[in-house]
Amino acid sequence: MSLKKLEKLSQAANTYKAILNAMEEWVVIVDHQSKIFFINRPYARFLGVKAEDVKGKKVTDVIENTRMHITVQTGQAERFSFQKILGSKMIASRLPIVDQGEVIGAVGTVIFHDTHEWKQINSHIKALLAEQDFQYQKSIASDKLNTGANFHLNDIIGDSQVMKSLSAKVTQVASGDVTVLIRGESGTGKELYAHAIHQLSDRAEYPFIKVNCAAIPESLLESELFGYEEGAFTGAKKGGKPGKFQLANGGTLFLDEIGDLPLLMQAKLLRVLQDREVESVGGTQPMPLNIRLITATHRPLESLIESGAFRGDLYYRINVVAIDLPPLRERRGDIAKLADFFLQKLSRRTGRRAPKLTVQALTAMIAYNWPGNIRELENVIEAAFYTSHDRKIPLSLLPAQLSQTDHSTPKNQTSKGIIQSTGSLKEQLNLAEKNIINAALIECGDNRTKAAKKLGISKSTFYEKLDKHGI
Ligand SMILES: Nc1ncnc2c1ncn2[C@@H]1O[C@H](COP(=O)(O)OP(=O)(O)OP(=O)(O)O)[C@@H](O)[C@H]1O
Repeated sequence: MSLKKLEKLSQAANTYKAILNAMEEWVVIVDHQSKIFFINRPYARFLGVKAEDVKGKKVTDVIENTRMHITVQTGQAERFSFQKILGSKMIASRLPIVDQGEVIGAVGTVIFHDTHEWKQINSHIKALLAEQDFQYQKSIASDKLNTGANFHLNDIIGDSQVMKSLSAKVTQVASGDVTVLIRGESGTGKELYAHAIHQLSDRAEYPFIKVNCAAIPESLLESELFGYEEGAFTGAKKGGKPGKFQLANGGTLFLDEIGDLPLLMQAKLLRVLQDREVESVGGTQPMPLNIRLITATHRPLESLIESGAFRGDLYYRINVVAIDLPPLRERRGDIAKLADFFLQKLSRRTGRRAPKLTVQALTAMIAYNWPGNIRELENVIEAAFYTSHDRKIPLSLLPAQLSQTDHSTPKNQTSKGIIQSTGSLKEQLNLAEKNIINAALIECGDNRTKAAKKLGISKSTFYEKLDKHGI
């Protein structure tokens, strides 16, 4: 090696040493025989030794309770473990140094020098997280006029054909005052759509009031909905209490789970809608009503009418425009995007980088039937986010029912869960293409060049397809 090159190398080595010596963390590097190759100055100072004196010595002779030699032997990293040195409990990590598949040494760092420091930093991080969460909540809140509606149409994720048509329909009906009935299985996003319709309507600056008809005991429903006057019944509050109808005046009243409304209340609701005025319990003076009504149900109202549990006349009044939300299993093409959306949301909330689903995990998710729809998907992602310690979410972190999906049933899916059997041939081929591209992207760590190569298509064709599928 020329003298010039040697000088350059030694200059570089000195720079790295200076950097390691300037670090707050204590650093030790050992070779393949577990002999100290380098120890930074702060660590040597704490041990009461000189860095030059311990170089070449067995690490076990210099550092109490060390496990560096074990890391060299096993090649296994040990992160954030306790180590007692000179009476202090430290938190240390040890990582093997691997060159061409061979362990040639290990690097150890003492991150917290005693448990007190660790606890202090822990509280500091908690405060930072709380602050960030507050800023996040504030940024959401400032976006809204605090009317009670928290979601816009662009918070609704999904670019499958059916979702695009739904967005167009919602935009079209939102501006009028037409009464809307939203139907769909539990967790399909009925409430989200109700919020979005309100936000898009002329009433957006007025209240959005939600009532879950299934959650309020029958005995309280009347006073909750219509309010009461002072002295209307024993236990009535002084000054009375406005009902949800009065609170929603000028804005939108969203009656969720309308199929669970008791018959007596159905009759009252019908009268209010017909007369467009509301009278509170114990009141004498009806109040004119100016509200838009949105209702939602996961129960088929037609069969409830047949069984006598729902009034036909009320049904026709609330079902002026119906919006039918498809279950998630009928729009599997949106699963990857929804999963990513929830991961990003959690990442923003916790400040942790969002891990990615492995191809196997995503494939299982696409193949699964999602009886709980998007709410179930959100819960699955949340559980996987908090249990994953890596940058990846493997199939093993998903609930057992997802890995037990029968991938061999050719009726609905291929063995990779890529294809579904609903829709025209063109729609099915499109969806399969989209899922294959998503899977390739995940497999290639979002590297588009690699993904294009893996699929055997040119980069420009790949980009065209990304564009076409809105990926
Ligand atoms: N298209 C979507 N994009 C993003 N998030 C969604 C979407 N649809 C639903 N969600 C989320 O899924 C969860 C369930 O949605 P929502 O409460 O609106 O469903 P629902 O149909 O009203 O359920 P239920 O019938 O049980 O009341 C919510 O956390 C919601 O934010």
